[in-house]
Amino acid sequence: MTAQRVCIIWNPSKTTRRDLESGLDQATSAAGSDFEAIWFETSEDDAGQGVTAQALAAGADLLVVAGGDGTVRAVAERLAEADTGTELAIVPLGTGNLLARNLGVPLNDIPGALNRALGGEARAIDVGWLEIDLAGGPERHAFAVMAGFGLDAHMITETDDDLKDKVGWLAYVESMGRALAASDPLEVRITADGQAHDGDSVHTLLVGNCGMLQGGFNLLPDADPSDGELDLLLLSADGAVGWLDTMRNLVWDNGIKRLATGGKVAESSDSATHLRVRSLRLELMEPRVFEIDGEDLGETTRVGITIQPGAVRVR
Ligand SMILES: Nc1ncnc2c1ncn2[C@@H]1O[C@H](COP(=O)(O)OP(=O)(O)OP(=O)(O)O)[C@@H](O)[C@H]1O
Repeated sequence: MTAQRVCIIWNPSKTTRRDLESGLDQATSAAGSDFEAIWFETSEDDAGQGVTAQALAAGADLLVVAGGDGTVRAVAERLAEADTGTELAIVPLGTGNLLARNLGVPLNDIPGALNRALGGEARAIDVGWLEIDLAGGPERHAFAVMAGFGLDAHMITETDDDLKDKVGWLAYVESMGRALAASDPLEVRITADGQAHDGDSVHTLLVGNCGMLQGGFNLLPDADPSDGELDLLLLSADGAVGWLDTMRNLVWDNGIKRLATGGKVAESSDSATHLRVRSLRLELMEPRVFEIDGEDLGETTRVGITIQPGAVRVR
């Protein structure tokens, strides 16, 4: 086996290089890999795109990203753009760690994640691309997990961690209720795969590549990061009855009942619509803060979303 050039892109606000080196030593003794490690730090000014370009220029065979979802997103964005076939591995160090979670990467286990990084098989995953009009002009960003507005990743990560460990998805009921109560529905003109989607008044719109959250709660039950499609969830609950219908849809119809009956297609309800799309155009009648992989981009009224199938190979 020839020596691999492993470029480690790490967020120093999340861990120390010493911890990563020690994890790497343990992983190497388990995997017995022959490799050369080159280290790249992210910074407040470069969340990952710049160092990824440097690592690719240095001839990386494998990029290992050590950080939270924001760092993973930045690295995946640059890698998807470069289209080099260089593989990616994740050492999850954030709160949500949603991509790692959805791909079954060991959490809270630096040596375990590095062991998988060095020896694991890669799978190609899709990446979503967003063209968004912001106050400073149009911007283009990739996402690996999900994007949207309304009830968002903040609600998800702000949900009490102890509660999530104890009661799993039930912990989301309270925080989701709070998030729904705080957001008014608005009119959104939605064009999905070139077709106008009628009459949409929604308070939450999420489009994603994968939907598993902490506590085993799956917001986008049909989402498969390698299927070449994005999964869209529209929530339109207004008042307590709508909120109950939303919870029943997300927790019961597409959670427990689906598990029990082996359902394969996400069920929609009066207040929750599930769709699968390859492209999306959104025109919001009022500005809303749009978010990608847990990061706020700012307020917008116009967004275009496409998918780059199999854009990044992740171990
Ligand atoms: N060298 C650095 N010093 C301080 N902050 C940094 C540095 N490098 C990156 N950051 C900041 O880290 C943030 C990204 O963190 P990251 O995505 O790794 O974790 P996270 O956002 O806490 O993850 P999660 O949302 O899953 O908890 C960005 O705000 C970025 O500016």
